[in-house]
Amino acid sequence: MSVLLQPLPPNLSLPRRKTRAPPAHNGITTTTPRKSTLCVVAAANTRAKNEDDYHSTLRSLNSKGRYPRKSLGQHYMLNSSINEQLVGVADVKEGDLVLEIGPGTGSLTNVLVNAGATVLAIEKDPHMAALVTERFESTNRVKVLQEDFTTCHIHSHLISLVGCQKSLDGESQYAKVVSNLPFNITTDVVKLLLPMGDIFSDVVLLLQEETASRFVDSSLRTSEYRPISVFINFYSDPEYNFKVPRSNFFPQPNVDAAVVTFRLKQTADYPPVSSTKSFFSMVNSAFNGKRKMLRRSLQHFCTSLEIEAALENVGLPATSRPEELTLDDFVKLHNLISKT
Ligand SMILES: C[S@@+](CC[C@H](N)C(=O)[O-])C[C@H]1O[C@@H](n2cnc3c(N)ncnc32)[C@H](O)[C@@H]1O
Repeated sequence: MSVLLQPLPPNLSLPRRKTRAPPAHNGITTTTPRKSTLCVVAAANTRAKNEDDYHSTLRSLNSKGRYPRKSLGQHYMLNSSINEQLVGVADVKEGDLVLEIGPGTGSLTNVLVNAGATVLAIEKDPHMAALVTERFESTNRVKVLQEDFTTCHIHSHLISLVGCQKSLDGESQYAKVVSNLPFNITTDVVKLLLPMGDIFSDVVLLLQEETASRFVDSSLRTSEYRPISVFINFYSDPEYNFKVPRSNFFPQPNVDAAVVTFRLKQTADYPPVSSTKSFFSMVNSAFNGKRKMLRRSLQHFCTSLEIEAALENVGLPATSRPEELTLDDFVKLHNLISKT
């Protein structure tokens, strides 16, 4: 599927005060009247590790007259070896069904298809959805949906994908998620996907590095320990895989990225709570006043005396604060409090 391109001219620069796009250089137009053109020119000066991908990305965008949109977190991967590592971490094999959120130009999609996967790609930007549909129109292994992942009906989409029903009904075959995410929807995506352990076995995401470290590090008594840390460990076993320097993206973001794998637990393996809804409601309330003691922040669940007694039962001091409780402590505390 890769396109062979002419080398990019070394002397690319943005003419000042241009109001119209100048003629294309080797098929790659490098300026437009719009502000976002600056990103394209900046990228032209970036030394990408893999020049073929770099040219291919520029040409794909250029062919549709499209330039990266910040509001959609459009930072495209230039380095195919990173895509290959991402697919390697997810252990994608022939016959796997993979959900990709935000395929963009389809560079990661291509590596997934080459690994033998059938890909359901959900892309919000209609222009990029059209581009990636066109790129893979000769294969029936890629289905592209132009939708916002955070509001779409992912389960019914998976079921309707040809061959997917068989996989989902199978004894041991689960789908996987492999995606270079737009950073601005990371938390929404994690909250939607992690409780889907009966559909997905692994969720492998390229995230902002700082977020990746926070998601994986659940050390107690740190400012990084939050309700999302409890949520992630409730539904999955997270693992930090590798860091991806910002220079690998076009346009270059202000931060580095990293790959994280969430191995999803199945429902039967969730910590034993009577109701996940009331459990997370308690965890959120506990962190609402982070410096507050639990005997105060959980007062609308029961009296402070009952909370102190429950904490003692769990083996914790009456003065405990939320950042001092492990997932297991929260589960025990919830089960005691919900009985009072
Ligand atoms: C970081 S880029 C990654 C593109 C491509 N996968 C790559 O690796 O180069 C994120 C992609 O997600 C798309 N996107 C942004 N918000 C989205 C949403 N809510 N649902 C689906 N796609 C979204 C963007 O249009 C963009 O193509």
